Parts: sequence; structure tokens; C-alpha cells
Amino acid sequence: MRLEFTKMHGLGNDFVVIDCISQRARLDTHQIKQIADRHFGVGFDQLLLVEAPTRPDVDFRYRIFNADGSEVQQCGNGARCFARFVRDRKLSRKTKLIVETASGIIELNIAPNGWVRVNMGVPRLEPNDIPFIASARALTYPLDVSDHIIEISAVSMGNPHAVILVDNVNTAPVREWGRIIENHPRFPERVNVGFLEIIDRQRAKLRVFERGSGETLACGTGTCAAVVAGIQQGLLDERVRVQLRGGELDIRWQGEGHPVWMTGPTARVFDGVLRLYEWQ
Ligand SMILES: N[C@H](CCC[C@H](N)C(=O)O)C(=O)O
Repeated sequence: MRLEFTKMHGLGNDFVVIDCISQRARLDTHQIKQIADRHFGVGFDQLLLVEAPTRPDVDFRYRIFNADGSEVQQCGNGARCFARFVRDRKLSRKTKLIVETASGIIELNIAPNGWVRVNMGVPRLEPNDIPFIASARALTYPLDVSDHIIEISAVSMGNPHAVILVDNVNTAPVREWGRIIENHPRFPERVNVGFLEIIDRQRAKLRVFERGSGETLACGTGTCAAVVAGIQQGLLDERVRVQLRGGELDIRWQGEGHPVWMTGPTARVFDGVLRLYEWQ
């Protein structure tokens, strides 16, 4: 199978993006993991598939796969790159795209400079909607992590997030706790794990250990979830600039029942051709 693709990133969270409208792409989990491999393949945190809509009120369908081949419900940095890709390949001339994902509809607004403002939808906070096993909804939950009891917040942006407040993201046990919490039995669909350092009411720092991909340089949905958790705990105002390892995102949330807005850059790195029939 010969497939054209574009390598992109949103603040270093990197993607292989494939136009499945002008090309027929049928990839199984093994092939997705092969493409994700940073030595034997192209390498990516997520694979993004641009597909024709399945309903009349949207412009495109957007599918997302982690490096471990798992299909997931949402990807914030990927949504921005999706919008840039659609514009660059002239799949649409619209500057406002309505896109269906496995977790619902998102709205993408493309600025002339390539920055994209995304309505990431309304965050879900009920444990069953995360999903997270808890007797009742709370601001934070005690969780047993390698002989510690730590406090986490649990937020869904369509995909599940655990958020931990830390004093310093640079010294936080991101890999050690991230891997344990990612696979914690109280998260039946696994979970992304964010380590949030509050600087002041309008600024924060974040590192994210992503479900199915490990620590990434940025995580859009993780940033939205972390800001929601911070605002819920009375630590942040409704507009926050979040510094991730790969750069900065602008997040706005007016509170429960309102959508989270994320604004950030996109980057196109190179175009390439996959020749999967030649791979062992
Ligand atoms: N690893 C995530 C999907 C990608 C999210 C992240 N790359 C973003 O920008 O939101 C999950 O398994 O839910």
C-alpha cells in the first residue's frame, strides 16, 4: 500500500496525518505501530486520519490513534494540525470547520498565521463519564500510587485525564507515577496523567504522561483538563497561559456547562510517502 502523509506537530506533540478522502487507507494495529516506530518507521505520538463526514452537519471526520495502536476519542494538538492540514491540502476553503470525533463534535477556527482556536467541548466531571471508579464525584480523589496516597483530579475532554498538583514540574515523578497511574485499575480505559504546577492565577506549567504514547512535549486535551481542574479548585482564573515542554497554549473556560477553548500553533515538518508493502 502506498500512502502519502504529512508529518506535523503542535508544540512538539508530533503526528503523521493521512488524507483518507483522496486515498484509500486501510491500516491495522500492527501497521499503525510500525509507522509509529521512531527507528523502523516514521515516528509519531499520534496518527491522525482525515475522513469524509458520516453526517450532513459536519465537514470532516477525524480519527486518532496512539503510538501503541489504540484508537482514542480526542486529541487537542492534533485537532489544530488537522485544521492546518485540511487548509494546506485544499480539502476545504472554510476557516471554520465542524469536525466529528469519536467523542463528539469540535469546532476548529483557522487564523491566517496557522494558529488554530478550538472549541474542545464541555468537560465531563462525573466519575462514570471519565471513566473513573469512585463512590461519588469530588474535586480530588485519593489514589494509591506505589506506597503513596496522592490526590488527583479526574476530568474527561472526551478522553480521560488524571491531574496532579505538583510544586515543580521539573522534579515531578512523571515517568514513574505516569506509567503506574496510566494503567491504574480505577481507570478502566486507562488514563492520561498531567502534572500541573501553578505559577499564579493566569499562568501554569504542565507535563503530561500520555495514555498509549508516554510523556509527550505537549498534550492539548491534557492542558484543557489541567486548567479545568485548577479552576474547579479555585486556583486559576478563566483564562490561563500554560507552559508545556514544547511551548505555550492559551486556554479559556468559563466554568461548568461551558466549553473549553484552546488556542495554539501548528507546524508542518515534511511530506512523505509510506510504502507499507515493502515492510517486513
Ligand atoms: N494520548 C491521548 C490522545 C492524544 C491526546 C494529546 N496528544 C492531545 O493533544 O490532546 C489519549 O490516549 O487519550
